[in-house]
Amino acid sequence: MSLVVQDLSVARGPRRVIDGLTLPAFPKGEFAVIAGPNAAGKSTLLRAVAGLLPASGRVALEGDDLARLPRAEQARRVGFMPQVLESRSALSVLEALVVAMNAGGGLAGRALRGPAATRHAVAVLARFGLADLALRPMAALSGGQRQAVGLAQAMIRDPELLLLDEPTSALDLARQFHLLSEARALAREGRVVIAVLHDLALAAQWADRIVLLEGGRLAASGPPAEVLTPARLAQVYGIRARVEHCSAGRVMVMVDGLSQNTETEDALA
Ligand SMILES: Nc1ncnc2c1ncn2[C@@H]1O[C@H](COP(=O)(O)OP(=O)(O)OP(=O)(O)O)[C@@H](O)[C@H]1O
Repeated sequence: MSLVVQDLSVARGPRRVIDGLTLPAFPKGEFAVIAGPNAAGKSTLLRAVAGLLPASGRVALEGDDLARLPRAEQARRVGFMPQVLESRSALSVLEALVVAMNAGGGLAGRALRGPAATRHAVAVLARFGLADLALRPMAALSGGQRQAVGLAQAMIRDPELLLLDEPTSALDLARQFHLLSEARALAREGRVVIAVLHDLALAAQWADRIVLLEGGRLAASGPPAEVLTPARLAQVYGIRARVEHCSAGRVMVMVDGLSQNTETEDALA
């Protein structure tokens, strides 16, 4: 069983940003990355799958049409980590996690209060190596700390589907590694985990599958070594790239220049 996205169309303002998009099913256990140029529709796709934007078409999890589920069940089954995680909240990290848990219907559909709620929130923070932030006010966190806490917030209700919008953009190298290894581990535990990533090196290192979007359409979907080819990167991003094949089917992407501006670059060289 899996996540199915069929014939999805999403408008932003007057314009259809995604138009009849069908993706190969995302099986449980898989960590998928959505990549593509700026404005390709990656965040729009993720938000529509999360039920945060009106969309037509079908998004089904384990055969259940998400749009038809009661709001609380949808919130329980789908975790979403937004791209921008500003917070002026005076709540502590721990309190914010408990609020996030119960606002979405609690754990397994049951609100947790008092020590049980605290215990669960502390356990989730500890899992992500964030226990030392528990009593800090949300407003006093650094950008990277806020992003790391964002994953804990998205996971607090133990969702089956976890959607992460650029989850590593504010993280240092060690925390990028930590977050992406956690994302993959969370998938392996039996969830579908999908992250939007710009960094193709990270995508190539961590993703089981890359879904490449271009102009709201599917440009390619498959294992990194199949999707990230020099020809496709030139077509989708307009770059000249080398793709080195490493051990265990992994690839490394190195950008040498812009394929559309070759003459200018050569002149500058
Ligand atoms: N709130 C909005 N109102 C109108 N148009 C929007 C809105 N948000 C996004 N768009 C448009 O929808 C298109 C897709 O945007 P989206 O944010 O999904 O792209 P993206 O692939 O996530 O981009 P990026 O990599 O730059 O974050 C863009 O053309 C963008 O201008």
